[in-house]
Amino acid sequence: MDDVARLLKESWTLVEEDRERLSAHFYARLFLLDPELRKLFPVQMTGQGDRLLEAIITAIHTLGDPESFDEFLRGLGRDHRKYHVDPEHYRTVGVALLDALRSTAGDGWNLEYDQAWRDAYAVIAAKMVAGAAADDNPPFWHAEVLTHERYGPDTAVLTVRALQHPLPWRAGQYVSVEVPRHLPRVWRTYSVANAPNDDNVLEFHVRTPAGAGWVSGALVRRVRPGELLRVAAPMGSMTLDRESERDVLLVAGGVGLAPVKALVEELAAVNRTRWVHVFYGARTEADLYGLDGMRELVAAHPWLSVTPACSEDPDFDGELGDIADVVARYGPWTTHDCYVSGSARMVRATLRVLAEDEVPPARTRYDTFGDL
Ligand SMILES: NC(=O)C1=CN([C@@H]2O[C@H](COP(=O)(O)OP(=O)(O)OC[C@H]3O[C@@H](n4cnc5c(N)ncnc54)[C@H](O)[C@@H]3O)[C@@H](O)[C@H]2O)C=CC1
Repeated sequence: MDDVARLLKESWTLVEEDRERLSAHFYARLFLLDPELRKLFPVQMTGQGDRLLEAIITAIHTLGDPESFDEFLRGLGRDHRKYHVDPEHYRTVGVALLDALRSTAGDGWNLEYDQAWRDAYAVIAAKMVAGAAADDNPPFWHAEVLTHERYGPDTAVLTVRALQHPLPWRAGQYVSVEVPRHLPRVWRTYSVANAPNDDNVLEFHVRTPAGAGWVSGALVRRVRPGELLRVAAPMGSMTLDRESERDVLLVAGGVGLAPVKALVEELAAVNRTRWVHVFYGARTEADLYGLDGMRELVAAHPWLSVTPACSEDPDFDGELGDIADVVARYGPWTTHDCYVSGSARMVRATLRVLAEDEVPPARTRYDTFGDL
């Protein structure tokens, strides 16, 4: 797969500046090939192109790591059951994708690239179909909103109860969420902010400024207790290595706290011997919406510490600066299992710090949401 990976990355550079044209071409071709497919997508396609491209980029980036590549695509296949996608649709998507790549890349495209994308797409589709076929769960769960708390104008913490069946997620994973009442057929992913529990209750942390993020906007500003959401299959590999005896570093930026909190909750059930250090960054003190909750966990668990930091609040009585720099100041983290969650820039910066500390990549877990 090494050669294919090189060809994919090389050919991707021909189109990456032109993503809008690529996705416009892709969807135009897709709906021409099979007009019935249009019904599976939201009425308003704004933002939909980014979703497709993010998944492609993530797949390309994980090619060199067969285990993550496999897990990512099987998860994506399970997740796509919510769209009622069947194996035949994958063939049509492959044709539209190749066609869009060829016409967007223009003269730089060649037969080698074409073959590499065909081969890679065949593997991607086969893994997604296999992931979907192996899943006995429903394509999605209906989930009732139980609580909804606002933290300032942009942030909300909500809990929902998955109805029908148990929803089998692992701490650190994320799920797609739809708000059918306000935005039918538009799905966005959110990390689950609590560990699995017998009540089938999931917690989400959502932040979006006014006017941005449709699903997030609805989740922060419109959704009320009693409303029904839909939640699809859990995905992601930022899960706890329970076999490991190493100490743990968890780094969260903003609502990236969600999976970190879930991991701490899971550790609370099993851990006795590992020191666990949480670094939790936000722009201002007011943005540290989850700090009180984390301090409660610290009070209950002697192995846990939390270091909050603010990057744009000189008056904050604690660590100042970007969370990655704060983590660097407390290092080295060479002997730890490390988990990183936040914006792509924050994750990139933190991964650089850990690389400088020579933390082996296999001991660093994070989820690539596309643009790392
Ligand atoms: N599993 C995951 O990785 C999850 C990721 N997220 C992502 O986390 C982000 C959170 O956004 P907000 O709450 O608005 O927080 P934010 O984007 O305001 O982040 C604030 C924190 O990130 C740090 N940061 C920002 N840019 C940085 C840089 N270039 N270098 C180093 N540190 C940097 C700041 O120092 C601060 O600690 C969103 O992009 C969301 O998609 C959210 C949940 C889960």
